[in-house]
Amino acid sequence: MSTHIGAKPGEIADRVLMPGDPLRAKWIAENYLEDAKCYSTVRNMFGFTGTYQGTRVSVQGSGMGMPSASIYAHELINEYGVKTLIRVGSCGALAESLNLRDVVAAIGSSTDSNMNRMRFDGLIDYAPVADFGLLRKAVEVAEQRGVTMRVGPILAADAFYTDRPDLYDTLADYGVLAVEMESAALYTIAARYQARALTILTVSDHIKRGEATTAQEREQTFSQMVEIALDTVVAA
Ligand SMILES: O=P(O)(O)O[C@H]1O[C@H](CO)[C@@H](O)[C@H]1O
Ligand SMILES: O=c1cc[nH]c(=O)[nH]1
Repeated sequence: MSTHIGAKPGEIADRVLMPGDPLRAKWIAENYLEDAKCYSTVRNMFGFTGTYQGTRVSVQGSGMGMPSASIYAHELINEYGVKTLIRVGSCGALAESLNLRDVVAAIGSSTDSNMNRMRFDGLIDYAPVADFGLLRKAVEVAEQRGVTMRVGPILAADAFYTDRPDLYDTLADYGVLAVEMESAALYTIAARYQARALTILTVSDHIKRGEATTAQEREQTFSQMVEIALDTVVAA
């Protein structure tokens, strides 16, 4: 058992899907994994291991925000030997061209978090990026499935409710597609400990248009993203 994950050694697969929402983890395990077994209920941040197309896969909730997601990514990699992590999250669209339920893969993640400034003594603006092999595979899988998946940079924000919507407009001018709250930390921790990471998102909100999906939809209906992530993680 690690501090925040109640699994015994060997109970977590070396490839993991990471939704922020622990109930999305449960939904994925119940709907996509065979012989899924819950290995952790610590803090109700559920984790499950089962098989997908014959390959062992785990699904671990990571909570909201980079401090929480960092704990799970760190423990999965360093205490359970996880090598491949694909975040499956929701996001707010910044790009006008995106619509609710569109799927986005994050090639890189800008952030307003202070975590990496602390890591690099404020001297380097580190650029957290996706693993190229995972991203390439996800693009292939999306094409095979006939899903239009936008690939581009995103923002990992500390705050869900921002006081600076003007900055979102500026980021959109620079090609940033969407905002979520974990990817920069996930990419950084994976790089630091020689693991591979990718973030795939579904647009749950459109920031400019004020459109939003429901909590139930965020938990249970983002199947295209989950299927792309599962096909990618087993091929990795
Ligand atoms: O749907 P999840 O994976 O939790 O991701 C997004 O949703 C949460 C905010 O509602 C944040 O965690 C954000 O990154
Ligand atoms: O971080 C997030 C996630 C979903 N929707 C948003 O607007 N922001």
